[in-house]
Amino acid sequence: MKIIVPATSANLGAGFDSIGIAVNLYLTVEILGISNSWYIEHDLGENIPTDERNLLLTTLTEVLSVKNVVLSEKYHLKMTSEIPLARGLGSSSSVIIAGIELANQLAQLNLTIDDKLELATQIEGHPDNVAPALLGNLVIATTSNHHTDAVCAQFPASKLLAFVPNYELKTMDSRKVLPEQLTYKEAVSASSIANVLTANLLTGDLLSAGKIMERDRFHEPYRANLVPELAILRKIGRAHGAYGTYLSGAGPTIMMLCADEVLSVLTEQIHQDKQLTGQLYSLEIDKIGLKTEH
Ligand SMILES: Nc1ncnc2c1ncn2[C@@H]1O[C@H](COP(=O)(O)OP(=O)(O)OP(=O)(O)O)[C@@H](O)[C@H]1O
Ligand SMILES: N[C@@H](CCO)C(=O)O
Repeated sequence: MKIIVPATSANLGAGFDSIGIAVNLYLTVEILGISNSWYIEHDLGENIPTDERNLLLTTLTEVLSVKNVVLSEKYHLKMTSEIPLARGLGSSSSVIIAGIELANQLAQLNLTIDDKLELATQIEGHPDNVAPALLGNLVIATTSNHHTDAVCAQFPASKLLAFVPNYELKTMDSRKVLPEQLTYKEAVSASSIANVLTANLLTGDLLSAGKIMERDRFHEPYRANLVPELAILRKIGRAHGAYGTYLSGAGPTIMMLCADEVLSVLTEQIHQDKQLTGQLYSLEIDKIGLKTEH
């Protein structure tokens, strides 16, 4: 059995902690067989555990404990991932979704999509990465009182350019620079920007969505110093016809949305800029989300 989960890009500027998209880089977890102890074969580096300490298995354990189930066997697994770690492309959420599905399959829990979403949001803390990783496409979601409401919709036709800087930024560290509070006036203004962004996305108006996503007041102004590449890429995007540019998740990846016609000029401009060191990915929206193959 194989579990396949897409990467995700959260926030889209003003949609902080509630809007995300699934993109076509994948985490794959394969069950190779029963084993004396849990073992995850992978080549993701020394910092990623191969035993029960791995996020995949801590998630599995948490789900089994919530459901009051004990597995009689342990397994040898193989994990491969195209998703850069701690870069703002939802690597941790992809593992959480895979861990929930692994528990679901191994313990035959018959979890519904809603069950998986509740569990994932409880584990991750916010729904903007886990919801699109599970459902695919564009998801707008909110969690309160242990319940998540999620709306899945078609993302407007667009090319995506993800610039992934050569350094990690842990979500935990990137959240430390955010303010404890906003004034009532600031909160109303920031949320009205997010509302218009959502309306533009749902009506397929990427030209307007791209402009307003750059006016976020919730997180990008505070994180801009951590990721100097955001200002550089936004300038390139504006000069060469991108719809909009935003900090993907907690960063440091920067996502640019653009039409097919300007993709090559934007790619060329980014490659030519000596201040930018990192990888550039040309991505598509994943429309499916979590997949399980038997
Ligand atoms: N395949 C994996 N197996 C086990 N743990 C992983 C795996 N991928 C990511 N992680 C864990 O998740 C951490 C990264 O999570 P973090 O939330 O900081 O970034 P992200 O999920 O890549 O980005 P963002 O949440 O901003 O989109 C890694 O340092 C590692 O501990
Ligand atoms: N919305 C989250 C995504 C990263 O987990 C953040 O920006 O901190």
